[in-house]
Amino acid sequence: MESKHKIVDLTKAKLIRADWKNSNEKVVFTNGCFDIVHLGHVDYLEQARAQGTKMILGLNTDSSVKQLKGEERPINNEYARARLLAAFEFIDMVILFSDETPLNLINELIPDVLVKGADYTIENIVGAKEVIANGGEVKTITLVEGFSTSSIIDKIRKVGL
Ligand SMILES: Nc1ncnc2c1ncn2[C@@H]1O[C@H](COP(=O)(O)OP(=O)(O)OP(=O)(O)O)[C@@H](O)[C@H]1O
Ligand SMILES: O=P(O)(O)O[C@@H]1O[C@H]([C@H](O)CO)[C@@H](O)[C@H](O)[C@@H]1O
Repeated sequence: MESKHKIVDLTKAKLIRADWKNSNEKVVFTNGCFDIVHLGHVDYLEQARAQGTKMILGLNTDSSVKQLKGEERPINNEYARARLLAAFEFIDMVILFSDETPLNLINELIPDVLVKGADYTIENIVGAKEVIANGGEVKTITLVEGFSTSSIIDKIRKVGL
């Protein structure tokens, strides 16, 4: 499927989620800012997708990223970030959310598996309680050391590009 068609609004996302439920898909959900995508993101997203049969990516809007990462961010706007992530064949759906956290989105979509990188603990993953209460699982993926969007930005600043 062309990447742009994987970027959906909540109404469409709920219809697709219901369809996946009827066809017994195991739906993984993960979320993030994914401003400058790097090896750590790819490694973690591939492993997250392997926890189920479909994967939904909740992507912070530009305004949400600004709240979380500061006024200078994101470097890449939300449409560019969404298209890039949707281009990964192992991502089945991308949905933008403007809240500070994906809690409302997770409550609407109730995934079977909620995944974050191991920079989070199960206790501090937003939506963990709700997913577990609905019989789902919450997992963290080991980080690839030395990779972060912030460190990439710092490197670029250091070399003065
Ligand atoms: N090095 C890494 N290895 C594996 N997963 C990662 C790594 N860095 C971030 N992640 C995961 O990717 C998701 C998106 O994180 P995010 O977009 O904040 O990446 P980041 O590189 O940490 O960005 P920033 O430096 O701006 O905070 C999160 O679930 C996070 O756990
Ligand atoms: O890319 P990030 O900063 O890892 O993504 C954030 O993750 C937060 C996390 O899910 C909290 O448990 C989330 O609240 C925030 O909206 C970003 O997606």
